Amino acid sequence: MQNDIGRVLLSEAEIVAKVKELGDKLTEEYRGKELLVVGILKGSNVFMSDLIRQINIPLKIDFMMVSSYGNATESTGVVKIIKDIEQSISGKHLLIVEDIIDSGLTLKYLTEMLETRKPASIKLCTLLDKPARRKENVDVDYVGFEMPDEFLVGYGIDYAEYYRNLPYIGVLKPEVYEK
Ligand SMILES: O=P(O)(O)OC[C@H]1O[C@H](OP(=O)(O)OP(=O)(O)O)[C@H](O)[C@@H]1O
Ligand code: HPA
Repeated sequence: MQNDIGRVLLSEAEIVAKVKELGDKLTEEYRGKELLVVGILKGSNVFMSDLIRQINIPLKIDFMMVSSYGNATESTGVVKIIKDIEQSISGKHLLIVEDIIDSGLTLKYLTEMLETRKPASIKLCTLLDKPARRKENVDVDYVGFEMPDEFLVGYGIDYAEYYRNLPYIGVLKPEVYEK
């Protein structure tokens, strides 16, 4: 697995420091509010579990599972909801946690859908953002790192479902896609 990585873009230490910084900001933002942190599976799983342990106030968590990439490196543009939130979000402050925002199609679709359920607020937090790839405009409130237009893997982010367990973010060697 490590041999498939062409370059490391973010080291494990850089990610740990950024997650702590984001957690500190979120602690202040949501102090005294009823916070529901919603992870978008599967990619956000690793980031979300580290992030919530850096948010030092009472909170609840839930998950949604959506898919728009399948095994491809380009979004299919069709967002499928595979698992929904299991509780009412009415009156709650929602923090949606993503591993990566690319075209913006996933979050645009999700936020519009969740707004109809009347939460008190919806904010977005992503570890990685690729603004150069945006097709839909989405307001992202908390961004860990802005990244170049390259296909990234690691720290929850996959290629064909592999590489999610790498502790850093990297790009694959070109020959991996040709396999
Ligand atoms: O901004 P977009 O172009 O919509 O891309 C972002 C989405 O793509 C990835 O999910 P994916 O559909 O690959 O599923 P996964 O989380 O299970 O890997 C990622 O976790 C985001 O949810
Ligand atoms: O760069 C990426 N890598 C993996 N999955 C993704 N989904 C959106 N962008 C990416």
